[in-house]
Amino acid sequence: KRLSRQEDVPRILYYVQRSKEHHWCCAEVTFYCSDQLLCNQWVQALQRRLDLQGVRPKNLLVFINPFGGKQLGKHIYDKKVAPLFQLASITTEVIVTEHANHARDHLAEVDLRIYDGIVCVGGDGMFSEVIHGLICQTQKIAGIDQNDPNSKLVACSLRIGIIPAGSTDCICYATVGVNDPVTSALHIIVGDSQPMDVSSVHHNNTFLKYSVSLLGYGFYGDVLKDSENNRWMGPSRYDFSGFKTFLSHQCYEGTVLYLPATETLGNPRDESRCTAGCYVCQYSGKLLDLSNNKQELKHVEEDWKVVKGKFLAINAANMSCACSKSPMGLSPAAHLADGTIDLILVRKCSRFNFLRHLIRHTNKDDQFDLAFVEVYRVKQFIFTPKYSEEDNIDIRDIGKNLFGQFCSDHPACGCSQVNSNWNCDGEIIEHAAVEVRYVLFCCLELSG
Ligand SMILES: CCCCCCCCCCCCC/C=C/[C@@H](O)[C@H](CO)NC(=O)CCCCCCCCCCCCCCC
Ligand SMILES: Nc1ncnc2c1ncn2[C@@H]1O[C@H](COP(=O)(O)OP(=O)(O)OP(=O)(O)O)[C@@H](O)[C@H]1O
Ligand SMILES: [Ca+2]
Repeated sequence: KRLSRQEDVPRILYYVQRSKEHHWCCAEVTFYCSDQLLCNQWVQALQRRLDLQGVRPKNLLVFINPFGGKQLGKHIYDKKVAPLFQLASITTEVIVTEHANHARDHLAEVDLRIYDGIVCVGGDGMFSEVIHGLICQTQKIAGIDQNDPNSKLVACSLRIGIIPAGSTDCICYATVGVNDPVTSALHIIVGDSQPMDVSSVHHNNTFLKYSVSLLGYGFYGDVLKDSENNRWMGPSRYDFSGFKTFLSHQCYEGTVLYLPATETLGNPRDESRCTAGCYVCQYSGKLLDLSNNKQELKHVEEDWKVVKGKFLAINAANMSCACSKSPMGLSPAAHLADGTIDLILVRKCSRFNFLRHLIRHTNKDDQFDLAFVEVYRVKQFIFTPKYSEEDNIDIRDIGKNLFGQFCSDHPACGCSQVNSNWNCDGEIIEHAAVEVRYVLFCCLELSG
C-alpha cells in the first residue's frame, strides 16, 4: 500500500482477519496502480484463484425469523450480513418467515438444486426447522420411511449456515465458538464446513423429531414448557422459567435403556474438546461405519444397559451445547460428529445439590463429579416413564400448578405423577416415552 497519486486507480481487497476469541472480522487493504491494464489483470487473477476453490457458495437461500431472540433477526441480516454477502458476490433469495414452520414447509417442497446452501437467521429452533425441511425432502426423494426407526437415512447434500439471532444459539456457539453474526457470515463466505450428528426421536414406531443439540426431559423440558408462555420476555424468559423450575424441584420416575457407544474413541469425562478437523470425530466415524456393517452382516446381539429411578433431569447432548450461559456446555467433551450422544442422568437430590450441579455449568468445575449424576456415551436410548401417557393426559387436564402434582402417596417426596416433556433443540415434544438414536451426519457451513 502506498500513498495515492491523483491518476492511480484504487482497488480494495477485502479479507478475513481473526480477532479475539474465535471472532472473525472483515478487513481491507487498498491498492493503487497507475496502469489500468495491470490492475485488471491482478483482479482477474485473484478472482480465478477464488473460483478454483469451489467450496465458496455463490447462491444461497436465506430464511430470517423476525421473532427469534430479541427480534433483531431482520436488522442483523440487513446491517451486518447482507453487505458482506454482496462484497463476496453471493446472490441470495431471502424469505422472512411469516409463521412457525414456514421455513420447514418451504424446504420440504422447493427445488433445491439451484442453491449452494441454506442460511438460517435465528436461533436453535429456527435451525431445527431448516434441518427438518431438508432431511424430510431428502428422504422423500430417496423413498425412505422416516417412521421406521431402523431406516438408514440418506445424507443431505446442502450445507446450512447459521446467523445467530436467537436466545440460546447453542448450535452456533458450539460449532463456531462464539455467537457473532459477522463471524458466522465470514465462515459461510469462505465455504467452511463442519459435519454434525443428528439423532431421531420416535414414539411407538412413529417419527417425532430430529435433534442436533439438547434433548432434555425433566428440568430442561419444564423450563422450556414454562418459558413458551413468556416469549415476550425474549431471552430472559429462560432465566425466569429456570428459576421457577428450580424452585418447583420436580423429579420424574422412569426407566432408561441405553446402548453404550463402545467402538468410538473418548468418553464424556475426558479432556478432549471438539474443534475443527477433530481427530476423535474422524476416527469414530470410521469405526462406527465398520461396526454397523458388521452388525448388519452378523445380527450381533447388543448389550443394552438399564437404569431405573427418579430423575430431576435426563439430558441427551449430541454436542457440547456450549452457550453464553455455559461456555463449556452441558457436556464439555461431547463431539459434534462422532455418531454418539452423551446421556446425562441427574437423579433425585436436594435443591442445594442440584444447584451445585447447575453452578458447575458456569465455571470450570466438573458437573459430573457428583454422586447423583451419571453420564454415558451412547448410540441409542429408550426412556419409558413410570406413569402411562394415557393416564397422564387426564391428570394434565386437571391442571398442574407451579409446584406440580406431587406424588399422592408421599406428599413431601416431590416426585411427580405427571410426566414431563422433552425439550428437543428448544421445541417441545409432548410424548414422554421416546426412542432416540444417532441417524445422520448433517453438514454445517461453518467450522470451529
Ligand atoms: C445459578 C445459575 C445456574 C445457571 C445454570 C446454567 C446452566 C445452563 C445450561 C444451558 C444449556 C443449554 C442447552 C441448550 C439448549 C437449546 O437446545 C435450547 C434451544 O435454544 N435452549 C434451551 O432450552 C434454553 C435452556 C435454558 C436453561 C436455563 C436454565 C437457567 C437455570 C437457572 C437456575 C437458577 C437457580 C437460582 C437459585 C437461587
Ligand atoms: N414468523 C414467525 N412467527 C412466529 N414464529 C416463528 C416465525 N418464524 C419462525 N418461528 C418459530 O419461532 C421459534 C423460535 O425461533 P428461534 O429458534 O429463532 O428463536 P429462540 O427460540 O428465541 O432462540 P433459541 O432457539 O436459540 O433459544 C421456532 O420454533 C420457529 O419455528
Ligand atoms: Ca456427538
